[in-house]
Amino acid sequence: MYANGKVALVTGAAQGIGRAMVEELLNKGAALAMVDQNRIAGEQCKASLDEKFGSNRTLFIQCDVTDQEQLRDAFQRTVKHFGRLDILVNNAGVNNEKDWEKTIEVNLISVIRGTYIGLELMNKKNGGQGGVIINISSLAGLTPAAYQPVYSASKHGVIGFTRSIAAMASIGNYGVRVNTVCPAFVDTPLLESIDKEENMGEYFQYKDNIKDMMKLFGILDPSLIAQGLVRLIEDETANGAVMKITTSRGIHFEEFSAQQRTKV
Ligand SMILES: NC(=O)C1=CN([C@@H]2O[C@H](COP(=O)(O)OP(=O)(O)OC[C@H]3O[C@@H](n4cnc5c(N)ncnc54)[C@H](O)[C@@H]3O)[C@@H](O)[C@H]2O)C=CC1
Ligand SMILES: CC/C=C\C[C@H](O)/C=C/C=C\C=C\C=C\C(=O)[C@@H](O)C/C=C\CCC(=O)O
Repeated sequence: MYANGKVALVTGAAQGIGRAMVEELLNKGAALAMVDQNRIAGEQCKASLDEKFGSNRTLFIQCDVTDQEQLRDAFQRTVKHFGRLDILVNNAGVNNEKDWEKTIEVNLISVIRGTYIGLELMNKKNGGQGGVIINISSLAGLTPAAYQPVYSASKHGVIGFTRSIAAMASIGNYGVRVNTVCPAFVDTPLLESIDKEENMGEYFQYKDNIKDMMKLFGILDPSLIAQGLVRLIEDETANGAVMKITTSRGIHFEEFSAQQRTKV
């Protein structure tokens, strides 16, 4: 699928990786619903993008993705405004080991719910036109993260769910591909949470250990994650793919043995 002329919905679009994805998709000719709980940042982001791309290419929708009604309403407003939905990026995420239930709600439950709503709209078996869904995980979804155990659990869950629903989409001929992206550390405001006890809780004492990891592994530019997103959108063979993005190896993929691949 080429993004040109298509309609995308991106959650967590007001800043960071989500904003980079929005800009890349606009560059590729898509129209987008920018979904975020932060109204001020969202409206500032839209105003800035309107100057470059025009005001009719984006729609900002304030929405807390953990609120089922708000999330469903965001999808419905998107289809009402643009007439269709082709690309969904479940990107919104938080790092909070103190309110760890919130981390599970935002990073995993809302990704699952968003995927299911997206499938309701895009699944060819439901009269949809097909499409592609990308769920944002993390390298912490593939490796243990001693200082972020619940964040890591949420991101492991995103990978397991995404690979599983991708297999179902293939078996069921949904016409929808579902993939996940696992970046290492990326230069966004999320990194500021490392320095906050209200985010790190009992792991706050290890904040310098995480910073040492960042020095060792480097920090990625959000634009590279956006490039990985477009690659998954355009590669019609990509379904159930686990894309990894690191400073050492750039964009590459997790390899799974035959036993680890779903037999469909
Ligand atoms: N920054 C990093 O090092 C990495 C980030 N990621 C993942 O990438 C995704 C984006 O993260 P960043 O751009 O770095 O974070 P960020 O904090 O810069 O941006 C996240 C955006 O999501 C929004 N958001 C948070 N909770 C929300 C909710 N309940 N409802 C609606 N919007 C909500 C925020 O308002 C914000 O605009 C997250 O899923 C994160 O876990 C993955 C690997 C590395
Ligand atoms: C506040 C920051 C919160 C989350 C940021 C992010 O989601 C968490 C990342 C956690 C761990 C990152 C580890 C990064 C490791 C590396 O980049 C390299 O050691 C590569 C390691 C494994 C990749 C193997 C491969 O490239 O196939």
